[in-house]
Amino acid sequence: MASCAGTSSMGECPRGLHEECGVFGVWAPNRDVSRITYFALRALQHRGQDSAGIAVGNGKTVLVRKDMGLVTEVFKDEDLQAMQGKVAIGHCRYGTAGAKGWESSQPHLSAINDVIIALAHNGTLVNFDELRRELIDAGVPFRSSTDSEVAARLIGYFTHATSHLRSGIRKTMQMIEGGYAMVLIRENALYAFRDPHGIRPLVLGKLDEGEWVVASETCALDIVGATFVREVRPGEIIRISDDGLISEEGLPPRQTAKCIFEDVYFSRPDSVQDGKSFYKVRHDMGAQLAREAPADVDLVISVPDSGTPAAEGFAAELGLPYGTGLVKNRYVARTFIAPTQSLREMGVRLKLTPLADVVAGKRILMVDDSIVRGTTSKQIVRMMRDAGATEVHMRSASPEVVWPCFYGIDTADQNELISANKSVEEIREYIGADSLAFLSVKGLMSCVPKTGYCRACFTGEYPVAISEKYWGDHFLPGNRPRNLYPDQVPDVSFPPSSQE
Ligand SMILES: O=P(O)(O)OC[C@H]1O[C@H](OP(=O)(O)OP(=O)(O)O)[C@H](O)[C@@H]1O
Ligand SMILES: NC(=O)CC[C@H](N)C(=O)O
Ligand code: SF4
Ligand SMILES: [Mg+2]
Repeated sequence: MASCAGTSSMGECPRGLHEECGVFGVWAPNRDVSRITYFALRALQHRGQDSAGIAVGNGKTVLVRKDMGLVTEVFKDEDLQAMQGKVAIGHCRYGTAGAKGWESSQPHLSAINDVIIALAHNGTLVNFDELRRELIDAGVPFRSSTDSEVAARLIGYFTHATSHLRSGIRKTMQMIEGGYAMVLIRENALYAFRDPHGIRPLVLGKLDEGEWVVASETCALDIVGATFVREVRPGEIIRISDDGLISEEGLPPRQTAKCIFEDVYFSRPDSVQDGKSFYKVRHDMGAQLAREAPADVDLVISVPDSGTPAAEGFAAELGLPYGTGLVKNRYVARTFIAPTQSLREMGVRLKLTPLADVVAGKRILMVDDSIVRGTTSKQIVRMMRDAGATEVHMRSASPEVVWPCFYGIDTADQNELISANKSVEEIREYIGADSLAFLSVKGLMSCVPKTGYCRACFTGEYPVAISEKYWGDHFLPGNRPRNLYPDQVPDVSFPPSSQE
């Protein structure tokens, strides 16, 4: 479940919040769909670095290539050359459910008689264990232990039963719960669908000759020369084929609950949601934080790169000098994985180095996007002091992360979240800062576009109910999640009532 799948072989999580996955799909019969997908995946690479994969539909069948590693490591020119077709999907993974290996990489294939489908998923399904067991009892084989393969197999199972792929998708949506943005192809058509709360992002775009693309973020549209059309709506199923684009309701939309951590950290700053770039959102968060927790310092610096827009906003709001005080080694992966605390600390030092020329003799204030375990903050505060800073103040441009995520983000369990275990003053002492402050939830909400959000990691209010059996594993004793809509738990008894 929300345990740290990315480190399963090593036993411990690295720093706090980690990426999700990136998904992309294209329907463009007269273009090089595999190369378009390749470029889009490179734009989405920040969302997952465990594995990458592309599936292409060539009118007759579906071909897939996937492997562990970055997009550039998995695909050589000749691989793309060999994958010609009219429709394609791609995926880059940071695992949240199931093991880390090749079998878990996406897209996942599923055969329905002689029709092959390939599915790519961003998100986590909270009830996949039960569904997987039911499918296994029904004789359905599995290659991996991931939630995403359960969705692929369910769609195969129900499509077989109903003879219609869209009915198969709809039936599957009725059974799965959690966060999902999914793209799927068969040999001649592209499908895209999204969970009814819209927890995970998915946007629709158009190429200049009217062909269609879908992607996790608008930065992938920009890179392939597509223009943004609209979001895939919560609960919607889109089908794109020679017959054009067909939209239908897979499930009635529920209360919109977009992941607010896309705004805080996950999405690229140049991506846009609800008309506002994530750069601007983060800049505003920094300015709001400056109003809530100002400080008298000589220099504001960011914890690069994800803290940069907020640090700029913080400095601008108070009219303080802003500079580069930490240099980031860009060849250290975003998700540094290490088995012990001392190796994690070494990982931070490998990634971030202080600029003594800039910070020595100054009162420094550092802005990061978030503090999760506190590993990064503790290290960089010490680095600043060693580099000669006379005062070191720390600010988090997001509220305190107190609750684990179950919908597609790889958070630590609650006992590993520093804010679940210590007061702000205790954290300040632990990281060794002269002052520490977090943006308030209210302040955060004033910076993001006006829509519905999931913000469970800050508030413990979960839009998709978390069943009781997970509590013991993931919450501190005495803590329980507040399920916002407890009546929305689906019946996963299997097979479902109708076989229409
Ligand atoms: O309190 P912690 O547990 O250290 O977690 C918080 C840090 O984790 C993330 O950075 P990360 O180094 O993962 O990636 P980034 O380089 O993209 O910021 C985030 O931007 C914070 O810097
Ligand atoms: N980060 C994600 O969105 C992961 C997708 C899926 N749960 C997997 O582990 O493969
Ligand atoms: S719990 Fe936090 S990280 Fe998870 S979906 Fe909700 S807002 Fe996003
Ligand atoms: Mg960081």
